[in-house]
Amino acid sequence: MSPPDKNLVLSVNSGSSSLKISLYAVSSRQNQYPDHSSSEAVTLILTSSISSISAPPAKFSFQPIESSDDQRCKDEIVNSITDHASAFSHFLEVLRSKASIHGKQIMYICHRVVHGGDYTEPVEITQEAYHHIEKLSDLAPLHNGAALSVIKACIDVLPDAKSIAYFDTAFHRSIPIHISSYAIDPELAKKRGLKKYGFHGLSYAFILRTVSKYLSKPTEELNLIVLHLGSGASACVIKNGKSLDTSMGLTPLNGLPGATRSGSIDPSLIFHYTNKAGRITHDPNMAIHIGVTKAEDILNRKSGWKAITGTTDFGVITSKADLENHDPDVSLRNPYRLAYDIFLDRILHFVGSYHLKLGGEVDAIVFAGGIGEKSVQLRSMVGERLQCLGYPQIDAERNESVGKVDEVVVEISVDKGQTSNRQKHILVCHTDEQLEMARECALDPRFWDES
Ligand SMILES: Nc1ncnc2c1ncn2[C@@H]1O[C@H](COP(=O)(O)OP(=O)(O)O)[C@@H](O)[C@H]1O
Ligand SMILES: CC(=O)OP(=O)(O)O
Ligand SMILES: [Mg+2]
Repeated sequence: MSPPDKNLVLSVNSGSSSLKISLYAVSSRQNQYPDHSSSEAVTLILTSSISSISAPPAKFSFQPIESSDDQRCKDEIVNSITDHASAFSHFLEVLRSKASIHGKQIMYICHRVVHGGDYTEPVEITQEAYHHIEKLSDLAPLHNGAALSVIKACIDVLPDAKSIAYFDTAFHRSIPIHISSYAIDPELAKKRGLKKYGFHGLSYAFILRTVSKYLSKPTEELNLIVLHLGSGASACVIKNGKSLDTSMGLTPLNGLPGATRSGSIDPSLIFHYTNKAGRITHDPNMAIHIGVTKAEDILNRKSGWKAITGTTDFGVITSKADLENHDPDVSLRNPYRLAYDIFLDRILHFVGSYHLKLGGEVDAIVFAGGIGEKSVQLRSMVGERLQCLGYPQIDAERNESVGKVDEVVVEISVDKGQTSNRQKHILVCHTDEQLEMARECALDPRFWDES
């Protein structure tokens, strides 16, 4: 039997609560499309996701594009999944047994690595790159370690495939120094790399490219305010196709609150919360050694929606928030409503500020991420508040239709009729970090030397 064609790219996205995996066949390479314009560089073969990793039981889904029903599964509870490494190993087992994909067919494995520090280009995993990512784990305690545990598994179990790291931070390298700098001793900041890095960059890159196509406007002319609202949530303002500012900072803790994260707080708060704030704690469940302080552990893992309501699921929070009740004291009695109102308030904080940073010259506000793509109510309530800034109303029917139609971008605002070059739109974009990485990989000349 002749060896199978080696033209597959596996994309792995280690999020804080989930592992999302897609497998692609490379259909065109950089040397065939040197202008990077090909949108069909890869063809999707299957997707898989494991959600609720941080709030067990984890749920496993597996969806080959061309398959019979007995190969697919959706939200199957798998008790043996307790972290990203066991989630990936479960995926590989199912890949072998149900999709008859041979490991030797996989050429590259693209890994989403949240913190890249001063690495601004994708890198093939070598010992040096691995240690660079490992050293940054303390600055992304819910992410880098999880991604490394999957990278380790790939090196052990899929030795014929090369692993490449794609960094969330890379998209934000354009943020001007006065925005990325904190008002602290500049020498010390430089020496220790203490600055705003920003995250969710692969998602923002995908959204920028996709919205540019949707609005038929070149990326270099696009001004967007993007809300990536998932277990980790951030906002980003994109000016002329480049990140100008974003709400996360040195670590993914800053800015909007999330499933288990506090978001921005007064930095002094933690010393009033506990007198053990500076003590180092070790997470025995992590595959690699990560030492974070008690303060970071509390603010990253024991805060956010989980601390206020007991659940990390914003869908549950929304359904129990009693949103029809307009009594101003309702959040005093209902923790779900308190969580919901905190989120709405912090989102408005960033949208207002970013609108001003763009001088009102905004092409679109874009909702994305698990919450942004699924919460009809949150989009509608943010939309109502946007009207005072000249944004069009949200069309209730369009807003409801998101997720029911098979579109990557859905316009949820009412048509105003084109009156200027910069017509404001309100959009929902089904973001896809896995596709962003696979496409970049297929179009990268460094990885496809034909000689
Ligand atoms: N119907 C829903 N309404 C609002 N939020 C939802 C709904 N379903 C899921 N979510 C939220 O989406 C989150 C997952 O977002 P996602 O972006 O996929 O996660 P991650 O940050 O791990 O990549 C869940 O934690 C949950 O809070
Ligand atoms: C950066 C970050 O918080 O990512 P995620 O939302 O995927 O956990
Ligand atoms: Mg995510």
